[in-house]
Amino acid sequence: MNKMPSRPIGELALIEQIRQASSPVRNKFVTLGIGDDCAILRPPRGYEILVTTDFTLEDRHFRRALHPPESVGHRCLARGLSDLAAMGATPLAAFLSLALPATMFAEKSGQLWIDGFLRGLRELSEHHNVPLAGGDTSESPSRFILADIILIGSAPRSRALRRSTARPGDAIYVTGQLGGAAAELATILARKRRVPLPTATENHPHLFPEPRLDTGDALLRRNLATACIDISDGLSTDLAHLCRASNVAAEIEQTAIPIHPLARKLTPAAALKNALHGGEDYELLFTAAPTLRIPSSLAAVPITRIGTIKPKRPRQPLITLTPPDGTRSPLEPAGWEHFTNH
Ligand SMILES: Nc1ncnc2c1ncn2[C@@H]1O[C@H](COP(=O)(O)OP(=O)(O)OP(=O)(O)O)[C@@H](O)[C@H]1O
Ligand SMILES: Cc1ncc(C[n+]2csc(CCOP(=O)(O)O)c2C)c(N)n1
Ligand SMILES: [Mg+2]
Repeated sequence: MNKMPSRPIGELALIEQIRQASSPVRNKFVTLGIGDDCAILRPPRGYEILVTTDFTLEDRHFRRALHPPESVGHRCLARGLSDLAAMGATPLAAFLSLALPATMFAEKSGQLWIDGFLRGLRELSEHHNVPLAGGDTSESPSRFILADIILIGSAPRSRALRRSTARPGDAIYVTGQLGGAAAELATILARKRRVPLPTATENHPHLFPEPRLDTGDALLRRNLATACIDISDGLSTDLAHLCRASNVAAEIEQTAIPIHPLARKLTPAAALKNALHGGEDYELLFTAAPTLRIPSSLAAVPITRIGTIKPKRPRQPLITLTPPDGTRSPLEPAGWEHFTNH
């Protein structure tokens, strides 16, 4: 094993490294960042605060042996940013809780992992101008890396998009293309070695998903959406969340679903499965009034109509899928669900 503690180790040194790695990112909302018992935020006047938290856990959300650490850092932040995007919110600050196995500090590879993770996180935070304003650091009691990201955002008072406000007759839209993240993950999991860090982050829907903050912002500001959710668990599962929360049903046209090119390389059945149930695409699924003209792209992201919201009827499926032959079949939520997927 390559043992080389090349720099001071310990909790305080790690916090200092995190502080330095995140210092270039600043905005006017964070009055006090890393360093005191709490951070101090100053939300914009007339806005509400939105809060979301998401785990990134080794062997659940990534494999240390396969995923580049830059991707793990990027995805850790992207998961929270995507939840803010789904509500049309603007990020104000991020908080990172990190538990690392002590062995990582005794190995060069462990230190390189931390450097790469912080680099990936910082690059996305710079891109969206969201400072890392605090967090917590602990020694992991196991061999696993555990991270949790908290995102604080803001939206104009009473205007945040919700999943509970879709109405029968609304059209259903998705941003971007679906199934790419699951297709890329499958190729990564089939490997024996770590994926080399791609030279550009575009077109890596699993390794470097792009949270749709500008599109969510446009939906809110232009009053386009009646309801919205992000696709983290899979279209079938997240649409079911939206339908249940709104007390409506949905009809999806199979041929209308935009399939990511990485999924299109598979058999049509596998491509469709990834698009419907794969998860981690971090695209937005939203509804809009039937009379509203929705642009074909918003903030440079393509928008596709995939179906219609229907009234919920007793003993009828929550979601119906219409394949090209015109038959109709119930679409069960079969996306990611912790405790059942392994
Ligand atoms: N342990 C918990 N304690 C309190 N509330 C929770 C807990 N876990 C989840 N929730 C809440 O349940 C709701 C749904 O959580 P979930 O994590 O499924 O969010 P999501 O946005 O649908 O998925 P994702 O986390 O993939 O973005 C959210 O309001 C979340 O805050
Ligand atoms: C090693 C490894 N195995 C499987 C997956 C797939 N996966 C994990 S969690 C999740 C849904 C979103 O998570 P959450 O519900 O926690 O927000 C998906 C699709 C992965 N990313 N890495
Ligand atoms: Mg979500």
